[in-house]
Amino acid sequence: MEILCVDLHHAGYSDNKKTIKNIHFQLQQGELVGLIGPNGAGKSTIIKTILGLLEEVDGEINIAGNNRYAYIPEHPVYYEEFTLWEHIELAKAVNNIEDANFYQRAEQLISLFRLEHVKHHFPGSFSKGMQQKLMIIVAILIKPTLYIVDEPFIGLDPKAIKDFLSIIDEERQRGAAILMSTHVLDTAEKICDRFLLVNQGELIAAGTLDEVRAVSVPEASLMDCFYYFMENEKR
Ligand SMILES: Nc1ncnc2c1ncn2[C@@H]1O[C@H](COP(=O)(O)OP(=O)(O)OP(=O)(O)O)[C@@H](O)[C@H]1O
Repeated sequence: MEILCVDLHHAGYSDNKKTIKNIHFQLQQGELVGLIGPNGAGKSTIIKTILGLLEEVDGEINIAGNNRYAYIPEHPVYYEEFTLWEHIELAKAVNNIEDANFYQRAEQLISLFRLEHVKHHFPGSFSKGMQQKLMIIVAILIKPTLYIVDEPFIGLDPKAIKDFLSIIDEERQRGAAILMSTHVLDTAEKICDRFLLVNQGELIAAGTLDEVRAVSVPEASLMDCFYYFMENEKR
């Protein structure tokens, strides 16, 4: 089943500039797709467009099911005046979650990510990694159909990355689709089903690693395919 359909002719930050162009892709249930590209390529702009944050959009975005998606941003966003636990209560209220196990699941995730000691503290006093963990916990708790994850591998400690990846695996089995933007290509190569390579606002390649290799460097790593595209980019 298709979870996300992106059909964009163009989108941008002002009406005279098309920051991203001809972006067309779909995500199926259970798929993990890596959004890859150099700095300034347009990855965050694609994500912002999916999230409905850009005003200048020519095209359509469709999210299937109950339209419940979770965004895990690269730079944590939280309410200064709410504690970690209050963020969890807020997520439950805002998303009308009736699940009787909600708070039990919340406690388990807090314990998994080793945040018990700051459960009633304000996130402003957390490290960046701890704030990222809060974003992840809140996202997982709402059981979204679609995850949009912006650079999860910078800032989290190795155990948190491992735990995050195993939760992502469980979520895929539940049927969630995941779009993940990252520069950590060796990890992306291991975990993603498919890749979307963006450069200068356009999709320059899309598909499985083998499909990306077929239009770049046979048998190469994702990193080497990436270098190939950068060296052969339009100037
Ligand atoms: N708020 C903004 N207003 C105007 N232009 C912007 C804004 N944010 C980004 N841009 C421009 O849009 C283009 C794409 O940027 P974007 O942030 O999507 O890149 P990215 O692929 O996410 O890069 P990075 O890997 O560095 O995070 C860049 O040329 C950037 O200067």
